[in-house]
This record gives sequence, C-alpha cells and structure tokens, in this order.
Amino acid sequence: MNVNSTSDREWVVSYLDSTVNQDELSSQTPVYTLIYSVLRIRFTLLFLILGAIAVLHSRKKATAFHYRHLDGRKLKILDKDTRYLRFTHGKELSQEGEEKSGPDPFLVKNKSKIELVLFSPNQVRDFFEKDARYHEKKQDANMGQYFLRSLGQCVGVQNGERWHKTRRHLEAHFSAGEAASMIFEFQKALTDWATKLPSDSAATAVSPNSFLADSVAACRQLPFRMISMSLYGDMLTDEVFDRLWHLNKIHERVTAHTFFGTWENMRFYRYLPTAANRALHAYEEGWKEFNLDVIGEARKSGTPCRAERMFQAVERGEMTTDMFLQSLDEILFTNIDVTSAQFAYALINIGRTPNSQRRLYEEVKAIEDDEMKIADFVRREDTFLHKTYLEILRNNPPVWFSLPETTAVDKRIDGFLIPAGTTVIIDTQRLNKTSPIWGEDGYSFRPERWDNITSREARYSMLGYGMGPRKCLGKNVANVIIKQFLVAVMQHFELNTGDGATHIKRDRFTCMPEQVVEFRQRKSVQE
Ligand code: HEM
Repeated sequence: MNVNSTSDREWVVSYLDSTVNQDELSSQTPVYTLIYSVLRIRFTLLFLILGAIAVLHSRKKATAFHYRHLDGRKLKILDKDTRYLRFTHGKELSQEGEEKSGPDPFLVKNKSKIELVLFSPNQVRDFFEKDARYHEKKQDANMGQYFLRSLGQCVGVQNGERWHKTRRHLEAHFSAGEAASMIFEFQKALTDWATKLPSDSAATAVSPNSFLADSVAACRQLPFRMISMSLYGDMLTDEVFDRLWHLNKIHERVTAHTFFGTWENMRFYRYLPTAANRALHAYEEGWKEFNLDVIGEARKSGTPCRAERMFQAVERGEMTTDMFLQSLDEILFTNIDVTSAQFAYALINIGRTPNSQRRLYEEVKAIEDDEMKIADFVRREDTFLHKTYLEILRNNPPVWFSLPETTAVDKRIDGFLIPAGTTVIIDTQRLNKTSPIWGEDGYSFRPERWDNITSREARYSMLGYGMGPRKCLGKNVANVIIKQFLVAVMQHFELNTGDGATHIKRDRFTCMPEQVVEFRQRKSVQE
C-alpha cells in the first residue's frame, strides 16, 4: 500500500485504531503511565545523585588552576610516604621540604592521601582567615582504623554541631577560673615531687647536694598526677592514682599501635586475635570501669569531682558514653606526652641559659614561699615567669607537624589557589622558629624576646595551643601547671644542662627530648 496523501494517512490512523481493542487500550494506559512515572522519578533521582557526586567531586578535584600560584608556578610534592616519618623524622622531613620547595608551601603524601604543608605566618594566616570556623578535623586524623576505634569519638576530632556540643560540656571545667581554683592543690603535688626527687629512682647522686636525672624521667608522673587531679579532685587517692597509672601503661601500648601500627589501620584488622586488639579491648574495659567506679563513689560520698559533672551530660543524653570516655582519654592519656615534654623542656632550657635562670630565680625568691603570693604570681602575665613560659611553648612545640585539618572553601594561600577540602598540616617547628618576628635567633631559647613582642603580634607566628576557634581545651590548666612547675623548680633547685645538643626521641608521636640535667639543691631547702 502506498500512503501518500493526507486522506490516506487519516485512513491508516483510523485503521490502526480499529485494530486495537478499546477495552485493552483503557486497561493498558495506567500501566504505561506508571512505568513512565517510575522511570521519570528514577531519572530525576539519578540526575540528583549524579549532580551531588559532581558537586562533591568538584570540591575535591583540582582544576587546572588549583595548586598553582598566581604567576603560574605549581606546588612541589615530596615524593615519599610521610605517614610515619612525620613522627619519627620530623626534622629531616622539614629540611627536605625546605630544600625542595624553598619558601613555598609544598605537598606531601600520607599513604594514599595528599596533604599541604604550611610553615610561614602568611601561609598560616591565609589558611585560618575567614573560614576557620568551617574547617574540619579528620575523624581518623588520616591515620586509619585503629585511630578511629581508639580516639574517633574524642572531642578533638569531632566537627560541626557534635564538636560544639561536646566541647561545651567539657570547656566549662577548664576555664581560666577553674584552672585558678586548682592552684593550691597543685602546689601540694609540686612540693611533694620536689622534696622526693633527690631520692627518686630517676636521680643519680653526684655529690651530697646534687644529682643527675633525665629530664623526662625526673617528672614522669608529675604532669599525669596534676591533670588527673583536675579531672577527679579529692577522689584521687593513692589507690585510685595507682589504678590510673596501671591503665596508662596499657594506654602507652595502644598509643604506639595508633600512631605507628601498619596492619592495625586496615578495616578487617579489628576481627583478628592480635596483641594490639587485646590491648585496646583491655584498655577500653578498664577505662570505662574505672570512671564508673570513681563517679559512683563520688556521688555516694558527695565528693566534688569534675569527671562526675561531665558525666551528667551523658546521662542527659547530650553526649555518648564513648565520646565522654574518649575525650577524657584525650585529656589525660593521649595528651600526657605533650605536657610531659613541656616540663622536660622547661628543665632543659632553664638549665642551659644561666641569665634566664638568674632572672627567674630573683622573681621567684621575691614572692617567698607564700601560697597566696604564688597563686597571684602565676596568674600574672607581666612577669619574667610568663615570658619564660611563652618561650618554652614557642621553642618546643609538642609535635613537629600538626594533625590534619581541611580548608572549607577555595582560597589563596601564599598566592597558590588551594581547593576546598584540602588537608593541611603545619610544620610547627619551622613556623615557631623561622617566622621573621623572631629575628635571627629564632632557634635560641631567649625569654627576653617577649619584652618587645606581644602574644597578639605573635598570633600567626607560633602554634602553641593551636589557632582558630578550636584551640586546646586545656590551655588554661597547662598555663597554670607549667608556671607553677617553674616556680617549684626554682624554689628547690639550681639547674645545669651543659652545652650538648638535645635529641628528640624517635619512638613517640610527640617531640620528646632526651637530655640529662644536673639538679643542685638550694640551700634553703637543704636546711
Ligand atoms: C603545654 C601543653 C599543651 C599544649 C602545647 C597543647 C597543644 C594543643 C594543640 C596544638 C591542640 C590542637 C588545637 C587545634 O586543633 O588547633 C590541642 C588540642 C587539645 N588539647 Fe591541648 N595542649 C596542651 C595541654 C593540654 C592539656 C593539659 C589538656 C587537658 C586538660 C589538653 C586538652 C586538649 C584537647 C581536649 C584538645 C582538642 C580540642 C578540640 O579540638 O576541641 N591539652 N592542644
């Protein structure tokens, strides 16, 4: 049949219509409509999902302009895995970065991830300015599964609303006022430590009035005791402290697996019967039991205890038990090396700089052994004591490279276009020592430099307690205990470190020094 004319086409249409059963037609229409609608919804969903993936992907994926300077040069990359090296060989890594990239920021590999290293005040300012409150911490600190299991719920790696809520519950107990209220209790612990140190197993006598001791070993339990006091108050009897110290021993093993483990970081590892898993399990059980025991006892006896007050947020359903336990872990166990290193460096630096030691001693002598005067002295910020404390913080950052934090928006850092979602780490030693504000002698310990520099001016030139809105939770307590420690040391000892270089231990995630110091007992104490 040849269909040419309009009338022919009309005929064909009507013919075809007539071949279709009208009942069938009416029963088929909803099915087609249904299929059509379902397909349409699916397509819409598919488009939405693809759109979301594209948006997310574009946040991560670098464009041709990303990682490039305004003048077109590209960021350099250190072509080696720095996952462990940043802890064991921080100094060497920092030097390699400087040799490869000069004054420009550079990229490093962390297993399969790429991170951006910053180290100058301009870079750090560009990183924190404007979007700092939207920066995110990596929940596994880019260290994998074992970290996620042991610390993935602690306040330090939470983001957004979860972080705000948890932080609020903890922060109230570590304010400047709370820290000041701990001073008298801390004083007792310090006097006890200084009195017993000459006969401690860490001390080797060299004369009736002097002894040698490794700077870390000399105060190995002291910061741990003081931070435990801040959490448990009068509940911290000798027996309770011994329980904590035992848990700390297990936790040291957990920390070693967390930062230096390899297979531990894999997903399947948790199911294997290994020493690392047993240590984590034993620690978690013990830590939970310990806290519930102490909190229960504090309630029964009506003893004030900060951990008990923090736990009330768990009972109100505002914080999970894991968040509570892991945040307390972060405060006490994980942080202990950080504070211990500051104590050790306080001894080393004071013992190496006779002029600073003399000036500090003169100040301490003037306040006599009066508790009220000591409390007032420690709180002041116009003293040589305060400058010494700031200089210890500047000269000895606790970790060589900070833990990862991501940018929230595309931004220029030192002229380079850095895409949103880029993970950044800061070379704290390089920043704290080579920022132009420190002048030629940034590597020297010189508290006097703070005669002419304010903390505000030094804002982007040192990473002491961190920058941006999520600074260290314990900064007020750390401020008080480090200054009180310096006072107690000056009251009891004269220090001598000698001239040799201080090495950093390679088996810690912190910059932990290896250095023997000579302690000479002061006359007033010997009598
Ligand atoms: C001199 C000793 C200390 C130094 C140098 C120090 C330094 C730091 C730094 C650099 C951060 C990271 C901040 C950031 O992410 O930008 C931090 C976080 C933190 N620190 Fe400290 N810290 C010290 C002592 C303490 C103490 C004694 C405590 C507990 C009372 C503590 C508890 C914490 C907590 C919980 C966080 C996580 C805060 C958050 O993300 O909300 N720190 N600290």
